[in-house]
Amino acid sequence: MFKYHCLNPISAVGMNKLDENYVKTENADEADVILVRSAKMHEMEFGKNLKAIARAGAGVNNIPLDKCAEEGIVVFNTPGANANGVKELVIAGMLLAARDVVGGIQWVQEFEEDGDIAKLAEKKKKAFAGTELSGKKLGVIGLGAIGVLVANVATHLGMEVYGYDPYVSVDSAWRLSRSIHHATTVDEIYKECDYITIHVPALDSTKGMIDKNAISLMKEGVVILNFARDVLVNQEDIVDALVAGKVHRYVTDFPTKEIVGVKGAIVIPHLGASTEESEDNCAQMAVAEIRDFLENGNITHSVNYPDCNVGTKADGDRITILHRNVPNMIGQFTTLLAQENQNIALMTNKSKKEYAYTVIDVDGSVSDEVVSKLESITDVLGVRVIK
Ligand SMILES: NC(=O)C1=CN([C@@H]2O[C@H](COP(=O)(O)OP(=O)(O)OC[C@H]3O[C@@H](n4cnc5c(N)ncnc54)[C@H](O)[C@@H]3O)[C@@H](O)[C@H]2O)C=CC1
Ligand SMILES: O=C(O)CCC(=O)C(=O)O
Repeated sequence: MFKYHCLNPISAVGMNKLDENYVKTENADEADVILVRSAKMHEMEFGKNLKAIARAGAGVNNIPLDKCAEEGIVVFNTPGANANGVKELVIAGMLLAARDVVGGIQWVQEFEEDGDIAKLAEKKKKAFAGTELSGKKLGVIGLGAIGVLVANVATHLGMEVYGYDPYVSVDSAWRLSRSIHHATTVDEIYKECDYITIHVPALDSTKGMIDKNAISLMKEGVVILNFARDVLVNQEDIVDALVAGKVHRYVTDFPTKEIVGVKGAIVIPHLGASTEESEDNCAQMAVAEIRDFLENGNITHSVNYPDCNVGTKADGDRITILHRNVPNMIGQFTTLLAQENQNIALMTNKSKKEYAYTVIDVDGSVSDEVVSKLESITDVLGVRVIK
């Protein structure tokens, strides 16, 4: 029996895939697993039963990944599951920026009761006119799940698309349209493009990347779109650039006290992933990841531990060990199991940066005493036996 706690509402389409072995708890301290969307977890203390956190979404900057790894908590996300939802809103954002659609709609609403609105609109409409996307240059920074979709669809709108991602995955590279111009420096995007959209994670290396220096390289009247995270754009600098007219519009999915109400800012209340389809996809993927981890020890799409798939458990017990990625860990595990007269049927070890994961299937059954001995090995961070 596993207890789960939800910090945000998670789609029933996914939650319904938890069977009778899973019960909901309102008390996070007693949960085996926590499901979360955007709730901030940095200040949370984690209960001793907590084995996994599943982020139904892509960005994990709301979760203390290293702290979790040190406490033997595996953090999962759902890569790509909401990418189409975000892509569609980014395209909407570009269209909202191209003409003053928002200003026009607001103006029309003021004349709700006016019988002459059709005539007035024809006179007033030039105030909201703009340009077309076709023929403009779009720069996409970050060619992951979302960036690739945005880049590809923009080519069908007649845009000339530049892409920049020094760490692009092979999978993303395969999915990217051949017509996308490969920018080898981010400055090339800044200098060349009429529209610039960012799709990178919030990391120490990306925070504040759009600042006054970056903006100074951009074209007069550039449109910047940020559907990734507020912290990627220096809020003071973007406000200054909007006021000065250097940036024509800043379309963002992240309201901040600095940007709300600034002329030229189109601010959306974090709706990128708020579609039925994205919410269902994320929830289903998160639940599948959790179940495979809790029931079989397999790790898929973890952001703080290595992925590891050893299939379903056989008749004997399966021992899963989360540990630091340092020498002589496997030697200690196998020596201990040999001393306990346990025959190893299967063993796998995977590592990711500072952390590693070892799965050992034994022919027999593992005692609590063996678990305690494994737990007491230096650099072991979590031990679980799946019966
Ligand atoms: N508005 C919303 O509701 C949503 C926002 N997001 C945000 O969008 C971000 C991206 O999402 P996905 O595309 O799904 O993630 P992803 O992990 O598939 O792609 C991120 C890409 O950024 C690249 N990258 C990393 N550092 C870079 C740098 N300095 N310069 C250029 N490229 C760099 C990576 O190589 C990777 O290809 C997430 O981390 C999240 O913060 C994601 C989903 C929904
Ligand atoms: O769950 C949400 O609505 C937020 C989605 C998001 O920002 C992400 O997946 O990174």
